Amino acid sequence: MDTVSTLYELENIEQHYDGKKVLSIDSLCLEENKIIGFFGPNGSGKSTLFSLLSFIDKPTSGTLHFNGIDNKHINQETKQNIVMVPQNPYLLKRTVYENVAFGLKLRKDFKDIEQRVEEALSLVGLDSSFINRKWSQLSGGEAQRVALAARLILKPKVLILDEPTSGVDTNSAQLIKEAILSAKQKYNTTIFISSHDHNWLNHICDSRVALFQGNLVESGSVNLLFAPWEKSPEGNLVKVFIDGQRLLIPNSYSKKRDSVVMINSDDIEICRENCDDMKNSNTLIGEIQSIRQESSTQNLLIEFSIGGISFNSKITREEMQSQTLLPGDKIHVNINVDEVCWI
Ligand SMILES: Nc1ncnc2c1ncn2[C@@H]1O[C@H](COP(=O)(O)OP(=O)(O)OP(=O)(O)O)[C@@H](O)[C@H]1O
Repeated sequence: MDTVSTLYELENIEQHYDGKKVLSIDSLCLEENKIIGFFGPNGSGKSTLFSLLSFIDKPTSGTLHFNGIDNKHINQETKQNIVMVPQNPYLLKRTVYENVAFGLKLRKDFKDIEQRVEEALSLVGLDSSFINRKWSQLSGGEAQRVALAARLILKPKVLILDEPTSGVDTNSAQLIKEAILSAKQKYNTTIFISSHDHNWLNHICDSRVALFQGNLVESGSVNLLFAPWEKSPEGNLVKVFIDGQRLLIPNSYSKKRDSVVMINSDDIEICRENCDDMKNSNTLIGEIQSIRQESSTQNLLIEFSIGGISFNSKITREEMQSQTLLPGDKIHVNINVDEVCWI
């Protein structure tokens, strides 16, 4: 059985710019050897959080532990294990070889350097014919992959990718995905990724963190509803599940069809029997998959599926006893559609 250990622990973290609070996280744990997707609309604080996780910036207040070490005591050697590819990565105005080898040379690690450059390039789907290409002779997708190869060659413990698919073609997005999966498997790298390509991100990540206006919406158990959406006759978005059930989101006529909806698990009500009082035209039928205890509270986290999509809802122990819920039970589900966040 896999053992899971916490790599980062954040407590009461705040980040302020020019006196304005842009990030506020009470508590967040990020596990080792996972691909974690960071979802959130523009300006929700993803890049700000990445700059703290990569130790490029220090938080205005709060504590951040990495491998149990307080951020104030992290040494340079430890920081070198954490590498980031920023949005719009910068390439040196030199050859691909010099870009990919740069980090190794900086670390005075010259052993088998040519072979390692070739290996790193092959991880991102670039063959050795690229080695002598100049930075200016690369497409956007190739440049993004060279930037990624320049980090992968360092076999980092943590790799942070801020919008790695922005402006890249579908083929490059697929090759970037394969390189990320290889890094996790070959080097046990923990990978944090943000992307506005929600479907791409959702497929690659093991767990999810969602931010909205600098606050954590929820981590791990966040409920995300992805495209495709249909339109109701009034123009609102409707999620049509594969079993034919429909969930209409009111006042969503101005939202794009590739939008993602975040639903807090507190905004989902479930009921197994005597549910007439809670039923309405948007009530759905789901099936319980698992029940587990939330570590921070005594609440129970109920995982259930609707038409193959998994959701989480929280209930207290008392509610659980009054309803005797078990995996496999069919339940009625009300999602508070007035409280959803759009990303
Ligand atoms: N260096 C800075 N100085 C001042 N304000 C900043 C700075 N960096 C970020 N901000 C502000 O902090 C907020 C969060 O920005 P951030 O870039 O972290 O969001 P994001 O979720 O990564 O957005 P996007 O998806 O557009 O990249 C925004 O309001 C932004 O304007």
